[in-house]
Amino acid sequence: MARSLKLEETGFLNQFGDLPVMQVRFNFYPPSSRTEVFGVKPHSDRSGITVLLQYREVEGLQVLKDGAWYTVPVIPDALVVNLGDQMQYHYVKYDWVGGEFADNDKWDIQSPVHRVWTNANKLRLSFALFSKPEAEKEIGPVYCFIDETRSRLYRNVRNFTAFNYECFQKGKVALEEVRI
Ligand SMILES: O=C(O)CCC(=O)C(=O)O
Ligand SMILES: [Fe+2]
Repeated sequence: MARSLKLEETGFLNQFGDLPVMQVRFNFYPPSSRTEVFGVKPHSDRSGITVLLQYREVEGLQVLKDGAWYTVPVIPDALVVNLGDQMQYHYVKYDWVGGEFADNDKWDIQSPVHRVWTNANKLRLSFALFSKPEAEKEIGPVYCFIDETRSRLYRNVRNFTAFNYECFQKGKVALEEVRI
């Protein structure tokens, strides 16, 4: 990712610390004849990067974009790669300078909100691999070249995963809580 953004290659990696965490979650969604049942309620991942395998051909995952929900198609043996909140930390805000906004596209690092529906007849399985910085590592924007055109969006935090989980349980959005 760093390379494709033409940035120093180890910049993102350094944020993960010496003891980064790889956590695997096996998601099991039994069929439910009730309509409109969430397997997982809307959330963004608390990881840096998530790699997901949607097992067999059972859809259910949806991503929110511009106010609409889109179903993520299941392509056999394909992995879904998703950016989590700990990558969105590197997103910086471009300020209005000299009458125009600087180009924000290449910094559009966002952790999408997604949810999972259960199916009426089929059970669904998915396997998610979450790659996270080491817990005690303080995270903050790596490539936040703060100057007159760019300002940071989030304050630094330690133990973001635990903080995010606490917020999730209280129905709060972690990134909103650390927004400056
Ligand atoms: O089951 C899925 O497709 C996604 C699960 C998910 O969003 C998660 O485990 O964080
Ligand atoms: Fe997720």
